[in-house]
Amino acid sequence: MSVVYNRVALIGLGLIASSMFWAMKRGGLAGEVTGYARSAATRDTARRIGLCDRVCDTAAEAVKDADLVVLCVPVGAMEQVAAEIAPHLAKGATVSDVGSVKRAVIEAVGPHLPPHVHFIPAHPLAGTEHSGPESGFATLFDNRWCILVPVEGTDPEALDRLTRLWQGIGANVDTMEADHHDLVLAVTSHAPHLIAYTMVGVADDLRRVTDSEVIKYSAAGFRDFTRIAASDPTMWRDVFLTNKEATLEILGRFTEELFALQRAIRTGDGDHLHAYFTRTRAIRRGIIEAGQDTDAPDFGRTKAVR
Ligand SMILES: NC(=O)c1ccc[n+]([C@@H]2O[C@H](COP(=O)([O-])OP(=O)(O)OC[C@H]3O[C@@H](n4cnc5c(N)ncnc54)[C@H](O)[C@@H]3O)[C@@H](O)[C@H]2O)c1
Ligand SMILES: O=C(O)C(=O)C[C@]1(C(=O)O)C=C[C@@H](O)C=C1
Repeated sequence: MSVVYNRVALIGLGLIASSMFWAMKRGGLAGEVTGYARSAATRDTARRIGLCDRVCDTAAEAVKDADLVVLCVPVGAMEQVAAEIAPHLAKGATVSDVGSVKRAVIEAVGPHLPPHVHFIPAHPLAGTEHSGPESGFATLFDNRWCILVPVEGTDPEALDRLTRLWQGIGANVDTMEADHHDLVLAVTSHAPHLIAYTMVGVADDLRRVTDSEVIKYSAAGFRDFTRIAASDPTMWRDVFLTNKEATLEILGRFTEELFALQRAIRTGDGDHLHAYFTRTRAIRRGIIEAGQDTDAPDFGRTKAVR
């Protein structure tokens, strides 16, 4: 593979930035990669493990002369970072991000950017419950989707270049409109995370009653919930606060269905339960047939492979 960008700057050096770095190195996709994180401890760790060719002490220094800048911070920190880097961006540079919510990022970042840069928001649909600079690995994005969310007037050449980068990183690339992205992700990612957080919280509340047996005998279903519920609290706080409407809409529908299932259990309506579970089983089979079951059962994602 050949170099797609001569200079890439990664702002925020956690799971996603470090995985991008290792994947870009694996594919020879970037000349030099600079990195910046807010905390000195994270920058020290990055230097120690060779994460980035050059770790900078300021965001301004990291983005200087970069032809691609990727914001890899929690959604709630995007605006502050955009304001910090804006005066230092090179002419013709592309600014992108990896935030899990898109409309809020567009509104937070867009107004700060000068007209001489291309802004192309993005969201790789891959992650783990781990965070921080040491949690990344090169194969995280292999055969996963990366959604690009071009804003009005996006330069096709800049879009094509960013597409080539993500393809080189291993992802399948698609484009989507921001609000649509946020609704789809509320169904496939955001609401499921909230449900997992709640289920694990309920189990914890019952700990005394069950004498810690929920932990000791935790079956596969509950274990999956605990993995998801171990995800980074800052990242997920920001996701729910910034994708409020879509998440509330999906949770409203979820609650209605839950009440219907609750009623079926109470009234002994086995036909309702059976029909419901038959429908949902078909969805799972559809995902597997489409070749998208890259998660089953773990695929070594919890093991760092550099
Ligand atoms: N973890 C996932 O599963 C996943 C998947 C896809 C997208 N995302 C998105 O990617 C982004 C990063 O997530 P992550 O999992 O890599 O998080 P992370 O917690 O592993 O890393 C975030 C990094 O940003 C730094 N940071 C925080 N605030 C900052 C600031 N104001 N200035 C500079 N640095 C700052 C932190 O110190 C940390 O190094 C988030 O927006 C998240 O929504 C996460
Ligand atoms: O597998 C996981 O740990 C994830 O939660 C990854 C996951 C997801 O919901 O699929 C989480 C948030 C993202 O924005 C993208 C991917």
